[in-house]
Amino acid sequence: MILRDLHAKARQALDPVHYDYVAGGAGDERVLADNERAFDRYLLLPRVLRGGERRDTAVDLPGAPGASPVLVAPTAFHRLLHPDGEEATARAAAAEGAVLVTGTASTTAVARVVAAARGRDRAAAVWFQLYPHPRREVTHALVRRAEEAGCTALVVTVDSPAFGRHTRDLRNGFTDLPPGHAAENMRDLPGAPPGALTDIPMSPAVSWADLDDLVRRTALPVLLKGVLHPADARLAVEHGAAGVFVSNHGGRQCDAVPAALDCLPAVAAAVAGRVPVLLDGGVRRGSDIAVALALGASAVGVGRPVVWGLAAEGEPGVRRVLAALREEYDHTLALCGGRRNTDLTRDMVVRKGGTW
Ligand SMILES: Cc1cc2nc3c(=O)[nH]c(=O)nc-3n(C[C@H](O)[C@H](O)[C@H](O)COP(=O)(O)O)c2cc1C
Ligand SMILES: CCCCCCC(=O)C(=O)O
Repeated sequence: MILRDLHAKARQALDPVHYDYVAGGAGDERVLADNERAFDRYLLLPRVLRGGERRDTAVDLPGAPGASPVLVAPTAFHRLLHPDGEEATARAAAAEGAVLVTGTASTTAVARVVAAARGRDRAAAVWFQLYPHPRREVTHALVRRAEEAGCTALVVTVDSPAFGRHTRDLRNGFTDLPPGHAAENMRDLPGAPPGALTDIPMSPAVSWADLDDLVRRTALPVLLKGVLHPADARLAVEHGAAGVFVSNHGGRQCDAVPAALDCLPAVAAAVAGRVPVLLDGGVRRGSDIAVALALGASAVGVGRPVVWGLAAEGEPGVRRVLAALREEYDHTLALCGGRRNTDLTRDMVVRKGGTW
C-alpha cells in the first residue's frame, strides 16, 4: 500500500516524460509486466511451531556485512527526479541499513554519494555499478573513482551489450538530459561530454576477458548483474565473480526473456552456494522477498519503488519504501515460522495450482 501510494504521488510530481523513463520498459513491456506477475505464480508453504520472538534478517554480502536483505538496485539520473538526487537516496539507504548500488549513470559524482551515505552511518556500504566501457582505460578510470570514493564492491552490468529500446522514451523523444544534469561519473573522462543519455556507450564486444581484467585490477569484490542463464552463472563464479544478480534490468533490455524470478532457481542451483545470488525485478512486497530467498537468493534489489519514493518525498520517501519492505518481510518470516533468512528453504515454495 505504501509503495502504491508513493508511486501515485511520484506520478503526480514528475514531468510525464521522466515518469515514462522510469516506469517504462523495452518493446511491448511484456517482461516488465511479467517480473511482477511472476511473484503471483509462487506461494509460500509456512512451517509451524518453530519461530522465535525476534528475527535476525541481516545478511553478510561482499563488502557489506550485516546488511538488510533489501538492496537499492542501481537506477540512473536521480537528480532528474528529485533535486536532492542520489545524495538523498544514499542517506536513506544508510539509515535503513541497505546497501546502495550507485551507478555509472549517476547525476551525482560517486565520491559525493559515498560521503552522503557515510555521513549518516560510517559503516554504510555503497557498491558501484559499472557499465564496462568499450575503451578499457575509461573502465579503469571509473573503477579508480569508485575505489577512491570508498565503494566496497563493484557490480558489473552484463545485460546491456546494447542500450535497450525503451518504447516510451522513443515515443517521447527522450534522448538528452535537461540542461544542468549530467552523468557526473563520466566527467572529464575520454569520450563525449556528459549530457546525452548515450554518453555511456555500450558495446556488444565486452567479454569474459574484460571481466578477468577487472578482477585482476581491483581488490574490490566484483559482482555480475544481469545473469539469467545458469551456464553464465557458473562461468561467473569460475571467472572470480563474488556474487551474481539474477536480473533482466527491470524489463528494459530484451523483451523476450523470462521473469527474473523464474530464472532464479536454476541460477541458484548452478552457483551452488559458492557466492551469493541476488535477485531484482518486480519485488514489491515483503512476501516477494521471502519467496526469492526461499528460491535461493541471499538478498533482493528494488529499482522503481525506490525512485518513486525519492520522486514523491525525497529522502523520507526512500526510507519509507525500504522500511516498509523490510518490516513486511520480517512479518512474513514470522508467519512462515522462521527466525533467520536461511530458515526459508526451497520446499517452502510451491507453484500456484501445482503440487510439490
Ligand atoms: C529508471 C531506471 C534506471 C535504471 N538504471 C540502471 C543503471 O544505470 N544500471 C543498471 O545496471 N541497471 C539499471 N536499471 C535496472 C535496475 O537496476 C533493476 O535491475 C531494475 O529496476 C529492477 O526492477 P524493478 O524496477 O522492478 O525493481 C534501471 C532501472 C530503472 C527503472
Ligand atoms: C547509455 C545510457 C546510460 C544510462 C542507462 C540507464 C539504464 O540502465 C536504464 O535502464 O535506463
